[in-house]
Amino acid sequence: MSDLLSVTGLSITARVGHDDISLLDDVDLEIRKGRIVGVVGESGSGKTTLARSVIGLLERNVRVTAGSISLSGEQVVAPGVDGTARVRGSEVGMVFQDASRSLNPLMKVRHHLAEVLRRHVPDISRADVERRSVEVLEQMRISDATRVLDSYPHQLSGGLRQRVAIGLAVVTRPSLVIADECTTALDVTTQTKVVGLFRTLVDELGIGLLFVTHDLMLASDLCDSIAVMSGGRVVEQGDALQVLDHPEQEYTKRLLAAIPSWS
Ligand SMILES: Nc1ncnc2c1ncn2[C@@H]1O[C@H](COP(=O)(O)OP(=O)(O)OP(=O)(O)O)[C@@H](O)[C@H]1O
Repeated sequence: MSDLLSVTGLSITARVGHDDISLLDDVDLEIRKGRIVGVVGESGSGKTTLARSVIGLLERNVRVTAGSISLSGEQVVAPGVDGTARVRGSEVGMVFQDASRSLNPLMKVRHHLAEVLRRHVPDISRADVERRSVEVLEQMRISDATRVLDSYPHQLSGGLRQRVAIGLAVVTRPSLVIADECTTALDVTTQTKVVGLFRTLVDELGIGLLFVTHDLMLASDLCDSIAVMSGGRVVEQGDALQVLDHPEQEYTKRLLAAIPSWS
């Protein structure tokens, strides 16, 4: 099976004053359909830079200096090449850390979904917007879809808001979803439910999921494989159980040793 996402030798720098500082250095990563890849590492290790590079949401002082990113075999990112606008929101969905911030407080859920669908599905009918909106909320295991469609974000619980945000990321039926610390703001019970939902979605829809987290426990529950990042490099990667149960790198061992309940 060919890779859905293929990151090869990716190096990224940021211009700060007169200097170029390295954010990512020779990063390789692959995701196949139906698989969840966790990107873990301490704060500042480069996880968000990697996630954002796939959808072209890097800041203006940041540029790709080497390597490439391909989606389903087609190159979208390379030095001087940025084809991410073509795939962002359609081929690749994104779920951010704080659902409240990715939802407009003045817009009902119905309008959020309609806006995304109209942007990415040309000529979609009103009836289809309604049908797909209800369908995606049901996929998010939201039982009272009509009430939620007619709600403003602040009328929903944090967990429900995050499920709506995930719904917005998948309503266009992307092949890849990127979730960046998207459970960090949730309490542990809600986190567990969202993680369970991701697993079901990946299995049901056959999408690939890039799951960025600093939480190794969470990654071990959810991910099929794991890439451990430190200082802008992937220092270790492979099957999740293998990496977490038999880490080869000192850095991974230290990360694991920092978790009190890890044994
Ligand atoms: N536009 C930028 N200009 C300068 N430095 C940047 C820029 N973006 C990121 N960095 C730096 O690059 C490093 C990696 O940042 P990044 O946000 O990718 O890490 P992270 O692993 O996602 O961290 P966190 O878990 O805290 O979000 C950090 O040291 C950060 O300060």
